[in-house]
Amino acid sequence: ALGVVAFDKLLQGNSQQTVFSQNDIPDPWSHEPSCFRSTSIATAGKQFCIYTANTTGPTGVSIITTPEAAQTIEELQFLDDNPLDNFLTHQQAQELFTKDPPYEVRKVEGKGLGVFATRKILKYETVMIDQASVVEDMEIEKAFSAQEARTMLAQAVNQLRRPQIVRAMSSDHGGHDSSDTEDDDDDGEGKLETDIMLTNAYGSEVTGRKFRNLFPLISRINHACSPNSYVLFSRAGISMAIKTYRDIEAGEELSVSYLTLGQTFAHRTHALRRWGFTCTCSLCTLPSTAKAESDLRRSLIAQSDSKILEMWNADKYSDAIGLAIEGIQMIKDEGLEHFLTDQYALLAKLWMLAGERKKAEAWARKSWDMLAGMGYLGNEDEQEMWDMETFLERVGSGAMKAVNRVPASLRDGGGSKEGLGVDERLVEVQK
Ligand SMILES: C[S@@+](CC[C@H](N)C(=O)[O-])C[C@H]1O[C@@H](n2cnc3c(N)ncnc32)[C@H](O)[C@@H]1O
Repeated sequence: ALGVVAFDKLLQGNSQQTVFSQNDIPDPWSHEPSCFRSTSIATAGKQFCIYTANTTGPTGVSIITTPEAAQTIEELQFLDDNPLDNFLTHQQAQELFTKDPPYEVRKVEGKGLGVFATRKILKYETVMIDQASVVEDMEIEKAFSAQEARTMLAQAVNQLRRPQIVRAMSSDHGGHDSSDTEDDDDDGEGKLETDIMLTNAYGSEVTGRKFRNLFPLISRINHACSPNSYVLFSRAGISMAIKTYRDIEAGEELSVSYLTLGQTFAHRTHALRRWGFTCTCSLCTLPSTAKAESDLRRSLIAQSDSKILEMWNADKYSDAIGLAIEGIQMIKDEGLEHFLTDQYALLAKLWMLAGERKKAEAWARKSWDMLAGMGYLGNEDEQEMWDMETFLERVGSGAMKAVNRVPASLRDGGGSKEGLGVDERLVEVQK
């Protein structure tokens, strides 16, 4: 049977128990960590604790995780992760905080509350920054029963400096989550907090562990499948920024995608069931032919990486590069600009392997410039020096990591373009 074991209650008098007095609660926490042992088979005996630090952000933060992960968070000083330093230069921070915020939260027909621009916002501007209220280790789901997890979550929220801000958040999820159980209708302890978590939390990965994070301010932003804004996590995932993909006019609603970008209509509809609303954004309400075209492009984009890799490994270098270039247009047609940084980097890698350093540099630079603009390379004050090799090692995934084969004609130090048979039309870097 499963059962939450309140560690500090159970182990009265046991030498393993740490007893804290109000004066020696370990820094940086503002409460004595309260610990529970998992009795589920998979994680039996594993300990999870609630760590609250009420010095950060608008509400303080409660983190539910293992003592080891909490120690890492302390050692790496993740709680000091100041969102201003992460996302803004000193000057931008002053702009954002000395003037009125460029948005307001208000009611929107059929969506509850939403966030609207109050002035024109420029492409890649940082509109909002926020700090997490609750950070919940996803392993909790396996380690404890649903009710046990709810109890822990309720305590995590109770311990916050301003729990009422969290409790006022939308709890309007559709109830189609795997952690829902038959007793979903009850309004027992932690039910509201769990619903709030399911409706609002963003996933993050910190030091190899997966977390659900609740951000009180950012959570007011509604979903669109073709959104005008995106979220950017700090290294610790404890602070987050909202930036814009494009210019936004005063009065426009800010939107982010709750789903991984690039999915087809059917996949999006299925995934959105969790939130219990029907997507009415421009992409989801396209006429059926246009929707089918969009889905086709999305499928081709999704398959493109493995096709490119296959061609490259079959010595069809020109075809591979041609397909990567075609991909750019498809990505743009689909409004998936977020994918371009990886596509440019892939082209850079292909040209580098082909021994064409200048072309490789040009594509890599496009990827770097876009990532820098989007804020992924840190704020402007702290950006690293440009170095193509280092950059290409860090960036990208999929084909970008897997493609490593140097064409046979170049392996012994050759370098003739004829040897590669690359189509001259593909040689110029696109504008
Ligand atoms: C993270 S919250 C967004 C803010 C929320 N509207 C509020 O009032 O706090 C997610 C919830 O907002 C609503 N929502 C978000 N995007 C929506 C959309 N595109 N259309 C309708 N409802 C939406 C759904 O109820 C969803 O469960």
